[in-house]
Formats: sequence, structure tokens, C-alpha cells
Amino acid sequence: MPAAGAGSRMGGTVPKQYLPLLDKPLIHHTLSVFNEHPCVHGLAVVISPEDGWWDTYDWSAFGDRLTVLRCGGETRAASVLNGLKAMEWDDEDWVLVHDAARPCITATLLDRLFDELREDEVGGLLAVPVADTLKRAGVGQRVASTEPRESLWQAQTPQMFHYGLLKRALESFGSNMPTDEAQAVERLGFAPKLILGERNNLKVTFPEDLDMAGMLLQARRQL
Ligand SMILES: Nc1ccn([C@@H]2O[C@H](COP(=O)(O)OP(=O)(O)OP(=O)(O)O)[C@@H](O)[C@H]2O)c(=O)n1
Ligand SMILES: C[C@](O)(CO)[C@H](O)COP(=O)(O)O
Repeated sequence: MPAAGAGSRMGGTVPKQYLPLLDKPLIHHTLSVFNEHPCVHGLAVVISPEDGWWDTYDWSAFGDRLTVLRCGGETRAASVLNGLKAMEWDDEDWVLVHDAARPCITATLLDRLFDELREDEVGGLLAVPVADTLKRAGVGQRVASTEPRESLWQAQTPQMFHYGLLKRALESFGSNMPTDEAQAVERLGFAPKLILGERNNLKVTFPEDLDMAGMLLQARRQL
């Protein structure tokens, strides 16, 4: 679980993964969903070596299932690769890489990922088909063109790959690291499977996303 970002698009001084969401830091909600799923055998969180926030919270609820790795890198992909190198799992182990900034993940979505990928030769990711018309911005933030949206999906996380393949893909990607794990696997010539996610599995990136995440989690508590 990459959690070593600075949250610059969120603004403010607190990295977004530690912002209060309902009654806990945002990342606690994300970790809890994975911790409570019977198919998840352990949690590895990658934080920045300079992270001064993690130790201010109580993580005892996760027991020895949670490993914190202070090996975050300059990019998300670097953080993920550093975490993979630190854990030394078996090559055939399934690894799910999930943004700490996506606290609205659900057990149902994890079930869907496992059910559709557990026998897959490559692996895959949650994603949602693009539903809006896409505009390419030009000079002065005016429309330069309207882009075809047929067959376009927005990638989410978790992204699920065998440990050996994922580590090799990220190690061999080279400069300009990928923005998601699937892109690195694609670069090796594989075609990850797109598993239908939900728009509620949003990534908290901008301030309004935090409000939306809070409303979603609050509504789930009332179900
Ligand atoms: N060097 C980095 C950058 C990002 N992340 C993590 O990757 C996830 C998705 O990245 P993003 O939403 O871009 O987070 P930030 O990089 O923190 O946000 P920003 O780009 O606005 O600074 C987040 O959980 C973030 O903590 C990471 O582990 N290491
Ligand atoms: C991995 C990801 O969430 C898939 O959409 C996205 O690429 C992360 O991008 P970010 O800029 O690192 O948040």
C-alpha cells in the first residue's frame, strides 16, 4: 500500500493519507478493509523515510499482520518497487497494490478481483469505463479537441499481479516510471485484465474528494 506521498494537490500541511476522515486517519479506513478480508494474508504499507505522522497513531488493531516500511521513493512506482524489494515474497504470491488514498474500497470489490483473477495468468486491475465526454485542453484552457472515449477505462486500485512478475516489470521499466503497476506489466508485453470497479472507489486527490469519501463512509455505516 503506497502511502509515501505528500498530497500536494490536496494542499495543506498534513499528507492526505493522515487527514481525519470521520473518526480516524484516512489510511486507517483503507487498511481496515484489507485487514478484515479473509483472502488477505498480510499488509505492507510504504511510508516516507521522513514520515513523522505514522508513529503518532495507534495501529495495534492490526497486530502483526501490518508491516510498515519506511522506504517511500520519489514516485509512487518507486515506493511500490522499494516495498516489493523489502518484502521478499515468493514469486507466485499474489500482490495487491492499493493506493492508501482510496479509503472507499470494499470487501465486495476485493471479492470481485479475487474471483476474476485468482486463476488468471497475468493479473489485472479494478477500473471503470469512461462515462464523460473527454476534451483535450489547448491554449488558454480552451478545447483543442474532443477525444474518442470508446473502450477507454479509468484505472483504479487494487492492481493484482504475481510478486515476481510485478517486481520484474517495475525493475525493468526504466526512467519516467509508470503511473500504475499495470503499465509496467504492459511494457513487458502482457495484457492485464480490466475488472469492473465502482466510481465510489475514488482516489482522494483534491479537497472535495475528502468530503465525498466522508459521505460515502458515513452512509455505509448507516446501512
Ligand atoms: N512518491 C510517492 C507518491 C505517491 N505515493 C502514494 O501513492 C498513492 C497515490 O498517489 P497520489 O494520489 O498522487 O498521492 P500524492 O502523490 O500524495 O498526491 P499529489 O500527487 O497530489 O502530491 C497515495 O496513497 C500516495 O501516498 C507514494 O507512496 N509515494
Ligand atoms: C494508480 C492510480 O490510482 C490508477 O489510476 C493512479 O495512476 C495514481 O496516480 P497518482 O497521480 O499517483 O495519484
